[in-house]
Amino acid sequence: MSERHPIVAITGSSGAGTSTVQRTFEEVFRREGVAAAVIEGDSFHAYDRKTMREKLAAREGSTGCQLSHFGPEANLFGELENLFRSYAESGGGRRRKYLHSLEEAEHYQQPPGTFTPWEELPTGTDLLFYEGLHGAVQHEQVDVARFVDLLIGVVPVVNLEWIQKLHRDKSTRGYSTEAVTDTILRRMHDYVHYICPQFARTHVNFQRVPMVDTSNPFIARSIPTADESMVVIRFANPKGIDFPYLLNMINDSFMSRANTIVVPGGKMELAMQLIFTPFIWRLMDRRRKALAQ
Ligand SMILES: Nc1ncnc2c1ncn2[C@@H]1O[C@H](COP(=O)(O)OP(=O)(O)OP(=O)(O)O)[C@@H](O)[C@H]1O
Ligand SMILES: O=C(CO)[C@H](O)[C@H](O)COP(=O)(O)O
Repeated sequence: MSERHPIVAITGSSGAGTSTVQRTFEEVFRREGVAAAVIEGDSFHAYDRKTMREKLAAREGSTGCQLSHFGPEANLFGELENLFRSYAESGGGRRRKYLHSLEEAEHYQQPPGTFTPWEELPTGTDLLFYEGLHGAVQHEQVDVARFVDLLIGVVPVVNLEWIQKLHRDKSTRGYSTEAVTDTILRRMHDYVHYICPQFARTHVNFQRVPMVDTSNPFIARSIPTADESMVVIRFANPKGIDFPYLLNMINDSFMSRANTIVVPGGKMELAMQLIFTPFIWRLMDRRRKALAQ
């Protein structure tokens, strides 16, 4: 936690929709004049695509815990913690990108599945914004969550998460249904041990729940639309959250628990803007006061 150099993190599994939520935050930052240093979580993978495939091939057929992009072996958890610590202390640190697609990679004149070189963060940013798999991860000595001022979980119910991953990986990353299914299976151990526990450390979770049948995600022809879903928004600490205001502003929303509001899928972006704009105001206000001291 840092008054001068706050950190906002969106954490969620692959295909959960964290990149989609990032666009909502970019809109809030633009409107409120906040300069954010953006960190893509996949850039903290430990291996490029070729090395990862070699490591997986070397283990093929072996039993026990599998190597996956969800777990500690295939990610630089320590480096991610160092970045958060360093940004919280000084507003600085290093970042890079993982280039998933040919389109992204062309821009850097590198092959897809590689990392850009590490580079220093721009100076004078107002906050660090992380979007990815491990914004609240804890493992052995590493505790990334403790440095984050606003921690948000994006967690569709699991069938929907898989549909979203299948569609995205097939349409923009060139994978087959079989390849994505294998990845989902191989990651299951790490999903349970490293992804799920994070959602008990977040301040707010957004869980998209489809209102259509998604019982076999592997044959779903399309992602359920916003109008075909509801979003469950749960606050770890509801103190200070103006629920009557949210209920009034968001048509057809309702409370399902004392700390949980449910909104129609199409209102998720509006809900995020209404909920997080005051959070960002508070973080920026605190930062201004700390810098003036
Ligand atoms: N609220 C939503 N409504 C409809 N479709 C969505 C929603 N959120 C995400 N999607 C779709 O789900 C797919 C995955 O979303 P996105 O790329 O944001 O996931 P991600 O969490 O960033 O994944 P990764 O970490 O693997 O990059 C995309 O095709 C996206 O359009
Ligand atoms: O989305 C992911 C994790 O969030 C990807 O599975 C991971 O980044 C590996 O990507 P690729 O298969 O494109 O090398």
